[in-house]
Amino acid sequence: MSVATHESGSPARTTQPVLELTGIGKHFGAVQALAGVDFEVHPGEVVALVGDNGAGKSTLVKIMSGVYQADSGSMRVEGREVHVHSPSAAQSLGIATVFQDLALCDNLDVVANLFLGSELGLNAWMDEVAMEKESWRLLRELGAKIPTVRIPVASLSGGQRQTVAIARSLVGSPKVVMLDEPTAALGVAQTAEVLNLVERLREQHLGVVLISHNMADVQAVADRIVVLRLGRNEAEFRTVDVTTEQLVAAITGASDNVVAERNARHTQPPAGETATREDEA
Ligand SMILES: Nc1ncnc2c1ncn2[C@@H]1O[C@H](COP(=O)(O)OP(=O)(O)OP(=O)(O)O)[C@@H](O)[C@H]1O
Repeated sequence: MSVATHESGSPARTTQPVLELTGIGKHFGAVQALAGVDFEVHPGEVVALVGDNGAGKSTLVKIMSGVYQADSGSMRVEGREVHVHSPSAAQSLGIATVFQDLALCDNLDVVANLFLGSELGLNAWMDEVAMEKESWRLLRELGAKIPTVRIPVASLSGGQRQTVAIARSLVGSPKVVMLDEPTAALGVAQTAEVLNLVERLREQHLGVVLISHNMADVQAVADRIVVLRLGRNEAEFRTVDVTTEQLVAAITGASDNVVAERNARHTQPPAGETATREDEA
């Protein structure tokens, strides 16, 4: 299946990708989940990864985050080839992931959740103070609306919980943050808050990968949209260039593909000048 790149192409780039995957393949038994997939994200860029159920989005994200290893292909971080054997290897390379389940500990407060498994320093008293200060710094950077960092996360709203999970992903100062369906369970106002957070991440010059089924969210916040279908690159668009209809067509394979549709439109003769068999003869 060909890649239907919109005629405007990708935006002019002066940076090298912070994360780049080339020719990624992955199978589970007889199922070819990914075949020859290319993907890249640049610093200060939000790339949406979209596709129908089973398109391969989660598998690709899990490869980038070290949960799965690819069968083929290569991965580069800031131009250097890397092998990501585990989630902790991904983290130490600066690749952070916020999975859909958020993996928060409901009974612990915001500070404890932010630093779970990565407690600062050795002195216990200093640790608490330093961690609380760092918590506020991280939340402030995100423009987050959390009233106090000393309440159990169970008492926070869905949007605030997402905020805590995103703030936690920033603890190791990553270069790339991947967000798996961050607005899936949220209402309108909370979705808007989370989209604001995504913009904050871009302002901080991070590469952001956003997995979403929600085209409105994707079109509101992404710079570029990569469409996977049946485990392959189906299309890629600059968000400013694409309509919702074109996106949906690429996701479902309905247009097979947008470039073909466009070419057909452009090669059609003007109305009233329809070619006949006689004309052609
Ligand atoms: N652990 C696994 N074992 C076997 N097959 C798998 C596994 N994970 C994914 N697959 C298969 O790989 C293909 C891609 O699945 P994947 O979950 O990556 O798609 P997705 O785009 O994330 O879909 P969704 O939007 O439904 O989450 C599917 O055919 C799926 O059934």
